[in-house]
Amino acid sequence: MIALVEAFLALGSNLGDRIRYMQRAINALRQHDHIRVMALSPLYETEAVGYTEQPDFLNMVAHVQTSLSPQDLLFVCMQIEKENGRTREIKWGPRTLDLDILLYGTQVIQEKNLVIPHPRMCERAFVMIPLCDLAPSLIHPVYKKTIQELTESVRGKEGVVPCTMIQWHDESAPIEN
Ligand SMILES: Nc1ncnc2c1ncn2[C@@H]1O[C@H](COP(=O)(O)OP(=O)(O)OP(=O)(O)O)[C@@H](O)[C@H]1O
Ligand SMILES: Nc1nc2c(c(=O)[nH]1)N=C(CO)CN2
Repeated sequence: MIALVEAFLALGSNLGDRIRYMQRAINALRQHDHIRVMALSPLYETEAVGYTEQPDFLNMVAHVQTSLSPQDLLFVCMQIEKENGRTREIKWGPRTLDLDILLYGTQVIQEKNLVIPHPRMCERAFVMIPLCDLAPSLIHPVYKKTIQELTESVRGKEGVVPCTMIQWHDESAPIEN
């Protein structure tokens, strides 16, 4: 039997038809044979952090189960970005679609092209707020604190940009019986 790992992915878009890009990412994850989308956070609109001269982002977090290895999951994320016109010109610059692996079970990974937990997740309200919507009591495998505790400290920080929840309709959501 193949072991399924619980993973959390951060999705972001700030170019073009942002909702469409987010939906395309979710659809691609749902269509993958080795990924099961378990839950999606609300969708948030957030001001750009880091490189600020760019449009506002849409951000969300997806909880998935997967039988893929961390490297294979990264490959799939990068493939979905590529299929959706992602280019890399400016560090932390605008993008049609960004998919980052935040957590992969309780594993701590330090490889040249892959660091998990995502090294900047805990300083980013646009990641922690939607992650906390899905998994407040999850323990961060490095800081050994709950996502709720880590989110409260980022929320309380001065200068943290607000995350505004926005309405959308998930076109590919499975129909509940
Ligand atoms: N946990 C991770 N999830 C996704 N990519 C990662 C991760 N750890 C390392 N990387 C590497 O980061 C590289 C750069 O990714 P990308 O250009 O999307 O960064 P970014 O989203 O602009 O910045 P940030 O990593 O700060 O969110 C990728 O090529 C990938 O190999
Ligand atoms: N609000 C917001 N700001 C960002 C984002 C993002 O997804 N949302 N991603 C970045 C690079 O990963 C840099 N800055």
